[in-house]
Amino acid sequence: MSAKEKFTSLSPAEFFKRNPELAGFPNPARALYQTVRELVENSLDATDVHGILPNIKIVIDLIDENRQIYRVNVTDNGIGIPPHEVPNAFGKVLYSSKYVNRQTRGMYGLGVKAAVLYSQMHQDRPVEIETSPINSKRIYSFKLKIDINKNEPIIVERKSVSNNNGFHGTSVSIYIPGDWSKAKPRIYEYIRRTYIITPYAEFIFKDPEGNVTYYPRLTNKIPKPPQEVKPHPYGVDREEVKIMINNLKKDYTLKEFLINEFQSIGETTAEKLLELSGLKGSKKVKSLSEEEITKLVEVLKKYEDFRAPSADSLSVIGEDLIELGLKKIFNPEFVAAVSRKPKAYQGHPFIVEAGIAYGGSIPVSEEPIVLRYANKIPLIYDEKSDVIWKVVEEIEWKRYGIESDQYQMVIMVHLCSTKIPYKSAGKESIAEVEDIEKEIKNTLMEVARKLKQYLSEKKKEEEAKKKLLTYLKYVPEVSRSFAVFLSNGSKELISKYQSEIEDELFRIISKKLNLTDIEEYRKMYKVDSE
Ligand SMILES: Nc1ncnc2c1ncn2[C@@H]1O[C@H](COP(=O)(O)OP(=O)(O)OP(=O)(O)O)[C@@H](O)[C@H]1O
Repeated sequence: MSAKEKFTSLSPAEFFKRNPELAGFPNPARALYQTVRELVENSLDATDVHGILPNIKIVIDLIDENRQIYRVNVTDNGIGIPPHEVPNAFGKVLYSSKYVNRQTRGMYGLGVKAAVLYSQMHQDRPVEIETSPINSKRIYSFKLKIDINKNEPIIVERKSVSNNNGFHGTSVSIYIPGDWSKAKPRIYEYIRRTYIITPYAEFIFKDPEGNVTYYPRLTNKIPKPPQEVKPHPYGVDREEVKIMINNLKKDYTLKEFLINEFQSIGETTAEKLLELSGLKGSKKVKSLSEEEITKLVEVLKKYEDFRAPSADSLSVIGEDLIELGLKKIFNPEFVAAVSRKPKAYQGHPFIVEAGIAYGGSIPVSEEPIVLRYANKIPLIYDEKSDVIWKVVEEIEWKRYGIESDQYQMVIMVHLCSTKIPYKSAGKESIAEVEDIEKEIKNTLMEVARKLKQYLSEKKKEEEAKKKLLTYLKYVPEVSRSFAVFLSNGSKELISKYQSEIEDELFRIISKKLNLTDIEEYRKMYKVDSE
């Protein structure tokens, strides 16, 4: 037996080609769903993040029946991609415009490349991209593949035509082996849930069976786009500080570096930090030794008086739009939403928002319908391993007026952050970070209190209604007594008065009780006035 092992290295592209399940591509059904997701999320990032109302078109065609190869095409009206960036954006794993301190759906620089790798593993057509940046005079088209060994793009074809109609945006087509019948419910659910959280977007979806679904824009109100912000001192480690220093274009002193490159550090705080670390503020930051960087980062982590991380980098949906989306899709009897103040975990700002829809056309089921969102992405798979599900399960819904074991309720939770702690690169579930878990619980309890108030008012009203209904049966008796009293014994007058008083009493009660079927009650309680 040989004890020798052979050592080699893998390029990131080869790593994800070997382990496609890590990026959400374990089988053809999931691959089809994941491809739609990656393309739609890139399109939305190219629109709403830049203040553009999104128009998204999704078309899936079966182009090779024998081999079950589908073409997934997604077109947007976004900011487009500069032509010199297209090859790397689609052909180099871990290349992205999203590695900045700002909330976006994309985060890893992997999604679309994972789809291209999966595509390349199973068929030979390249990925096709057409794009035109805002104000560009030309529309650029590319056909690309990935050189898996080198993790570099291979340009199969590159063209451009003149842009006569002022088009801006991007259209991407990827050829992928798929399983439409299995993926179908998930893809429809994904689009529906995306629509709930982006009611300011318009979607058109054509599926491979030829069905076209139009999701109209419900509002022109677009959430405030996120701003890029400097890192918060709690959120950096020593390697990140080293990278920041290496990338510096200016020859800063340590003090200038602290003030200019971090949020929450001004003149006074910088002085305090320098004193605590024993480092000289006048020292050139590029000349700091490894030990000095360690000392600096230790002080940044320990210092307790920093302002909380800025929430300018975040973009919430807001209570109005959450309620609008839930109302439109579920037609519930009651809806409420809460968007909380920013909080932070490990130096990363985050905001939790939640909505509850109750009753109406929501189907009854053993468990509430839970809609999980992270940075406006709906999370569909791995529901039970998500921290949101855990919190929903822990809440005693009976305390909030849900008395039955059957639920007719939709619970929506949205976490936004510059860093979502996903459990995997497939972005389907959120890890249990204590601060986030606590905040999800507080948000859900706050919105559940609104539901409780509604349900208790509804219960009170129903009880009052029941009571008043019992009074209805006395109406003929009471009217008759009054009529006798008023008529001085005249028989004709008795029946005239009785019917007038009865009419008036029924009218008052029906108005008070909001009854639509008052005639039914009248028949029920009619007594012969003769
Ligand atoms: N429709 C589009 N419009 C504009 N830019 C796009 C579009 N699609 C892709 N891009 C660019 O390509 C880059 C790479 O996309 P990719 O899906 O690989 O990763 P990502 O979105 O950055 O991160 P993640 O892996 O988390 O999805 C994006 O960061 C973006 O700059």
